[in-house]
Amino acid sequence: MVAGSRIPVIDLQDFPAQSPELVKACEEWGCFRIVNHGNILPASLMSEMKRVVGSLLDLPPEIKRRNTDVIAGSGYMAPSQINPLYEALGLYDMASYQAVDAFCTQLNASPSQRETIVRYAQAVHELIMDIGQKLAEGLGLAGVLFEGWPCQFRINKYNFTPETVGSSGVQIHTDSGFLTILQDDEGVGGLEVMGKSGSFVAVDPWPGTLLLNLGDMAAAWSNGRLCNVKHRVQCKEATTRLSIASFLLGPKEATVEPPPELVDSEHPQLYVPFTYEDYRKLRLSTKLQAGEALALVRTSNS
Ligand SMILES: O=C(O)CCC(=O)C(=O)O
Ligand SMILES: [Fe+2]
Repeated sequence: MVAGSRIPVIDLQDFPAQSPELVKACEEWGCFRIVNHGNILPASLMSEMKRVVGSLLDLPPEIKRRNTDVIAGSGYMAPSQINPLYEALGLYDMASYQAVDAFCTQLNASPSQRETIVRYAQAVHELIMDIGQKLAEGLGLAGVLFEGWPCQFRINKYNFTPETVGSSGVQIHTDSGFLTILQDDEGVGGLEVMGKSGSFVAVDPWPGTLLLNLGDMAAAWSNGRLCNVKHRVQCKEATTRLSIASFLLGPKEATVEPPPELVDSEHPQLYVPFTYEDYRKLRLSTKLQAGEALALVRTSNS
């Protein structure tokens, strides 16, 4: 199946039949849409969450600033010189009830907002684990591989106006983690992903579906087999744009290493073992945001 743009579309209710398509999408694009995920994350919860996210990001700056970092870059990000139209709130470890609860308290969430956030965090976490598992199975790997990997959660707002049409919303980057579930704005476009040819492809809004991105950890963990997709957000319309991103990062303390099945004499190990935390620090200190930092952790035989 192919969407309006050329992003692959994966039907979650059609497994294992869709397994080869899933692997192909991850190898060729590092990006795909999923449909039919309603048994885990229904469209009604997605729209409820979208409303909550809108009100949280409308809070006064002094309240948003209470959403402090747990790991570098996990809390409130105010508009900056690099991304002046963009701001975000976030939390580290969305599988932890305490972390979700602390986030809600920082932002004075009402009981009903809190209930929505808790339900959304649980559902999206279950979904990201399910998709990770399906991908591992598609690659012929057995066993639970992503259990206990922390997830980061971020809600994004783009303050687009008539004057900003044509300018950048978020600079080109890859996600640093393994797998991202993005609930992109259901009406306002602007997200673009880089295809294999190196040109950007617009990701058109498609309400009720989700976009999946693979990040730098997926490229390293798969020994270079899976693609860490470069993407950016451009201002196309003079309207506020909201999106909700959930990132499955990497192993908590262990180093990232490819499963033995993905390494052989034809595919020598490309990256030295490193922890997600060290890699995140490397990206921040070098300001290499679009996957280039992977070149700094390559083995000498690659
Ligand atoms: O807002 C979007 O559509 C993309 C956001 C994104 O790329 C991110 O949060 O890493
Ligand atoms: Fe991203």
